Amino acid sequence: MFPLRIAGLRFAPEARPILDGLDLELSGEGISVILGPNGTGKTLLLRLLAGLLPADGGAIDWGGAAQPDGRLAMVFQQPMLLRMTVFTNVEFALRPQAMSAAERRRRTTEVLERVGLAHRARDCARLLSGGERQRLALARAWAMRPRLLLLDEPTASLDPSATEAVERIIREVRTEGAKVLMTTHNLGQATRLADDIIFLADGRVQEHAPASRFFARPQSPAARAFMQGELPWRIAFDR
Ligand SMILES: Nc1ncnc2c1ncn2[C@@H]1O[C@H](COP(=O)(O)OP(=O)(O)OP(=O)(O)O)[C@@H](O)[C@H]1O
Repeated sequence: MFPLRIAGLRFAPEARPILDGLDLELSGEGISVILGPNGTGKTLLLRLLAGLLPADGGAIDWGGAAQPDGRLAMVFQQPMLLRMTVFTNVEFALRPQAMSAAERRRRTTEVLERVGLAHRARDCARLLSGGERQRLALARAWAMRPRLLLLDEPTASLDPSATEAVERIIREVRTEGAKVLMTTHNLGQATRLADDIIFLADGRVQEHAPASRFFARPQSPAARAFMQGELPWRIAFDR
């Protein structure tokens, strides 16, 4: 599945390119954080990798294979939960896996404990708070032992303590051997979590660098402008 090589990726609905010649290479380790202005296609990139949308051009090579080997999970900004119990939300997601019912129950109990939701296992998932819903969505993805975990703004609209809980889970997933590729608008979070930063603007990766180097001094003019709070993209939008 790794290295993941993306070459010349294009997504251009109605001939209006959003991603246009995007190149990126990712190793199978660590947490990579995608930063960039609103509407540049960060979520789109995750959805294209997850196979939820077809690209209009370019190639994605999964360590020599045309498709990921199946061990890929994605957690959305607004997690979609089943109208069932917290426990069943996780257990149900494991049904396609080659696991006995007893193993599924064991794994479900384990991940719910690890995200601090074991005491809510019998509650309906719809009764959970925003932070709890996000932790449940992460537990569901984690239970599948993904090799690649895609996270779209996993803590948008969460308070600091819920954010901290989600960040702790993300680190644990990484420690267990999953590659994490995530988007965020929270620069503090990117500083805390990222091993490397992918800066996306104008349809392409403008910069891909170790997080320490990126935050010390971004090299690309676009990333420098973004980090200094300049908004050239908005000016273009207003015209
Ligand atoms: N399936 C689709 N078909 C057509 N256009 C789409 C599709 N999905 C997203 N877009 C458009 O692509 C652009 C980029 O959207 P995307 O959600 O990826 O941006 P983003 O960088 O994640 O933004 P934000 O930071 O605001 O979340 C938007 O203009 C959006 O309307």
